[in-house]
Amino acid sequence: MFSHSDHIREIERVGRGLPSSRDDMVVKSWRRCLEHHRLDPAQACEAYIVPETRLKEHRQQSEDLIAIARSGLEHLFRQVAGQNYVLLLSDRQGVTVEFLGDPLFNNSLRKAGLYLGSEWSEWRAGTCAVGACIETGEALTIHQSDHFDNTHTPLSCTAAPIYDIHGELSAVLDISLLSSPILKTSQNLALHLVTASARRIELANLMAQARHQWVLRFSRSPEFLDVDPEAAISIDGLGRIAGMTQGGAKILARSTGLDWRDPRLIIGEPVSRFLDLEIDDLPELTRRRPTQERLVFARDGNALFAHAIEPHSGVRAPGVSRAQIPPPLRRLGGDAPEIVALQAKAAKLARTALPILIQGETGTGKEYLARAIHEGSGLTGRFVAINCAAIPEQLIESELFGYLPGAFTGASAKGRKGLIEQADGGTLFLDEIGDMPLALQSRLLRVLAEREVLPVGGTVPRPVQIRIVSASHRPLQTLVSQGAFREDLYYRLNAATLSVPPLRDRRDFDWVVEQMLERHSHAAGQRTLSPAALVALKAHDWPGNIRELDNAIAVAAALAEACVIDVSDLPDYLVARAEPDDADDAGTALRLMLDACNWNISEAARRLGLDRSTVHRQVRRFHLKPHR
Ligand SMILES: Nc1ncnc2c1ncn2[C@@H]1O[C@H](COP(=O)(O)OP(=O)(O)OP(=O)(O)O)[C@@H](O)[C@H]1O
Repeated sequence: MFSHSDHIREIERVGRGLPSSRDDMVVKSWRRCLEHHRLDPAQACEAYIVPETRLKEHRQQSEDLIAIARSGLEHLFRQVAGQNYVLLLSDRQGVTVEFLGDPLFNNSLRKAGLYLGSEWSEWRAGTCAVGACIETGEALTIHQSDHFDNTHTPLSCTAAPIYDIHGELSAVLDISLLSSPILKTSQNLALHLVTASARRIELANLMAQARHQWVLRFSRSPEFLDVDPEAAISIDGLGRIAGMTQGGAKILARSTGLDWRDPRLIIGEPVSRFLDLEIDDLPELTRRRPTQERLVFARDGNALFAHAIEPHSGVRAPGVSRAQIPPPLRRLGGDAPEIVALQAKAAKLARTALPILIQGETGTGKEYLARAIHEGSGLTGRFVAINCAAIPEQLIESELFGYLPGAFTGASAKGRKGLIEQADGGTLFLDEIGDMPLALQSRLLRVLAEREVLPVGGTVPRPVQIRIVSASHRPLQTLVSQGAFREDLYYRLNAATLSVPPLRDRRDFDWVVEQMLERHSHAAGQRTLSPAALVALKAHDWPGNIRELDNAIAVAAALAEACVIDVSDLPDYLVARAEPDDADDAGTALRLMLDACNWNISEAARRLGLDRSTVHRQVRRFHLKPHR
């Protein structure tokens, strides 16, 4: 039987540099305990359980990880059920933040430190699986007398590291036994199981965090690629590595001879540095292709099967769920990230009294958005819109502020309430605010500051409660710097800015088209677009934005003989480049799009929502060539 004094003597021999039959990582850990942590093998210590309040802090910090790891832990626990294993998830300080064990043994487990709150850092507990795993970053087993502290020598513990998506060690998964067979090899299966569970937890974590990026999963065998991949990386919109599992880091590092433990050399680098792959090739690696054909080559020549998962398009702005967005604002657009972010911001602002400035090209829907904000605000007063560019300068004042009877020649005998007063209790929408004459800007400023209006010809101001939303297609900031717009008014109107994107940049283009089709369908029955007509619409630049599209579809819906609108029904300027005899075929529409994109296939594919290979195939099929 191995006595305590034998154990101490063996550790001391290792400390003196004498050879040992122990695993290399056990020897290294003993040396760290002696030289670095200054631990004494003769001094046995009970397992340490952190106080309740500290445990709470550690658990709070690991909340997300625990949530993601829980199903992996439960799955692993079921696999080893009935074999007296205990599962511990510890954070990177070695504190057990999650625990699964048989409640029958709770007392002995707690005493042995196989319990919630136990701290298994190497400096506190000596050589132990969790501590050595944190020090080395490797999966390992610390079996019985491998432990430095004699108190822990009955235990057999196996641990695997869990890395975050940026390649930093964030937790350790440990599977332990209170008592085990003598042979260390009895724990090989445990080592395999715990490593596989840690890999799956990392994958789940990457999938959860990279929902808006491309994810590429790898496997050496096609059969396991879709069901149980070995590694994964995430790739941002510019084709750079954004995240990785430990396996992913190893594949990338090996391909270029780097050290996988130094994630700074990998994260942010172009994926093409490691793999023979560009971001535009990713659609070729989605599930649409048979697994055997989805092969990628690393720069060191190794081949791997890969599975690309497209970014999740339903991007939500942080902190706001779709249900929190009032219905009028939900009707502003489809599921495109920039639109959802705009809706979410507008929804938050709608509930405040802050003045809002809406910027965007003409016809993008600035007034439409202002109305939606008003409807989502809960204000009971009216929405009053004033187009500052359209009212003749000499009338603006009386229009805005109203006038008293007989205030000026031609004034109505009863006087008139101004638009500002009409908006009392509601929203005043000042469109094209950049065109407001300077003199009126100062009067408006006074209204906003004092919250009262003085009608033309009057001496007694009238109080008003209004919410101001203004809009401009010209950048107001530039007008301020040119001296054409008052800086103080600019700051008063612009507590928050909302920018409406131009139609050509909207990724929910199809959604907007659908709205317009619905809008112009009721009289003539439901209209739809032929695919070629949709392509022709996508090829256009839409300088007049939604207003222009609205008109184009109104005309097309009126002209179309059948319920399907084809290219020939569209206004001429949209198909000017089409040959008259093939105006309605898909080849023409594709050529229009390619011309519009200067024959940049990737750009055309993006705007059509197709992958590049499909566009290439169609170019060959229709024998299309760029114009000279
Ligand atoms: N999200 C939308 N959904 C459906 N229709 C919209 C949407 N946004 C705008 N429209 C329609 O587009 C047209 C132009 O919208 P709006 O007048 O709000 O644009 P604007 O940016 O205020 O234009 P301008 O700069 O010329 O004042 C209107 O017919 C409007 O109904």
